[in-house]
Amino acid sequence: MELIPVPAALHEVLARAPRLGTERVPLAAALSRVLREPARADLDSPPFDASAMDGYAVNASSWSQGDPAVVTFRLLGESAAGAAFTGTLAPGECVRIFTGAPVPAGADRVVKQEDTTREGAHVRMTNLGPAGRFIRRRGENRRAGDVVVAAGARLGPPELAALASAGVTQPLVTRRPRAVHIVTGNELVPPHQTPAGAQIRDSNSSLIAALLAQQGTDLVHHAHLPDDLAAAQTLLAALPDHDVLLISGGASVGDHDFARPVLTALGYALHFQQINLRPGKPLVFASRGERLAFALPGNPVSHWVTFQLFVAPLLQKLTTGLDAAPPRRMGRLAPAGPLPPPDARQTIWPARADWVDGEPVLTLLTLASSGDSSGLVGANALVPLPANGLDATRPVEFIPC
Ligand SMILES: Nc1nc2c(c(=O)[nH]1)N[C@H]1C(S)=C(S)[C@@H](COP(=O)(O)OP(=O)(O)OC[C@H]3O[C@@H](n4cnc5c(N)ncnc54)[C@H](O)[C@@H]3O)O[C@H]1N2
Ligand code: MOO
Repeated sequence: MELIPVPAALHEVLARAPRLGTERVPLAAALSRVLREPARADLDSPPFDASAMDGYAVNASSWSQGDPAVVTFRLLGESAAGAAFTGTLAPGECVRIFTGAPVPAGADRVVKQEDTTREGAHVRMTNLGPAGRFIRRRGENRRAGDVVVAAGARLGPPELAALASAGVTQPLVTRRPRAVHIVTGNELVPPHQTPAGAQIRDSNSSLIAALLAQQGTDLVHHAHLPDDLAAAQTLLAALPDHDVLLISGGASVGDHDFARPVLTALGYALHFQQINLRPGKPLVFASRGERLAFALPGNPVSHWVTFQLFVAPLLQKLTTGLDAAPPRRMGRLAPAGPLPPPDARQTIWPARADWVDGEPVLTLLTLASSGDSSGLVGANALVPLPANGLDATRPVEFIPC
């Protein structure tokens, strides 16, 4: 069977990703969601000329800058944040003002408290400064109607604060992708059970649930299927609505590997069945209309690698609409770190990236095989190995995970 190169396989996956629909959610539920319409300011920001300092708003229009050195103003009252002074200042008059409070009509600058001395109903000021000093002008941040967060932005804490300041309390965002996870294998028992005989614990279900959560995807259904085609078909035909179906294990060519037959029986078209990748060769990708399915190779390391290289970019595209291969960065190899044995397939190996002296240092994980279910501990990167081997003296490319 033809081994599809990794970039071509990823292209095939992303090309079939539909754009998910939208929903409105409260700000408190919008973290990490993708905004689907521009959010605009409904008011000027700041909405009025505001003081940038605690001090005095003054009308110093009868003096030019620096002349004279000390000036005394008549104190009329106070403007506090949330409680404006409503009168108008004539030349030689001032009001007490606090940071964020509206600058009263007639005031042409603010003099900060440190440059003033209160003398009963008057205030003596040194260092008046130029006209306009310490006044944040109405609309200087944003005008009403300006875009504060663009469509397509992923909403992090700064974006949520910007939406709040613009009064956008129910942003329109991409709905979360829905995934179903089916784990296969007669040998599997749940983690709380002690395996007997030929049994092993199911670790892939915990891995997939955590990876989906990290990707902002809802796991709407999870089931364990025995290696029995008829039973699998019955169960899969009655699944809740979903965008992505993930089948763990049974992706290879053994007599009990039924991921491909079951997908075909359910009306899925298979787009690729083996890729030029170690670990992760027997990755199956299929679609039925807008519903996409992967059968991920059962070996736990292959599981993690294929999820990072194919499922994660698909989930990103579903929410953002953007075709993005996992980003690549440069780092250096840890001195005398282990290297995997050579292989004819393109090897993309799990690694741990540590930040040392301002640059990432990569240690390739030592794995007895792709069946090592606890060998991934610490993995946060993938390192593609060049066909001619790694040169430990030169920077290497890696994919942060
Ligand atoms: N004749 C061939 N045999 C195999 C080939 C091949 O090309 N020709 N490819 C090998 C490669 S590479 C891989 S990877 C595996 C993938 O096989 P499957 O996807 O069919 O996976 P299983 O056979 O179901 O399981 C493989 C391995 O992983 C363990 N496993 C499965 N599920 C879980 C789980 N939920 N939690 C923990 N461990 C799990 C399972 O017990 C097996 O040891 O095929 C090779 N064979
Ligand atoms: O390619 Mo398999 O994924 O080596 O174990």
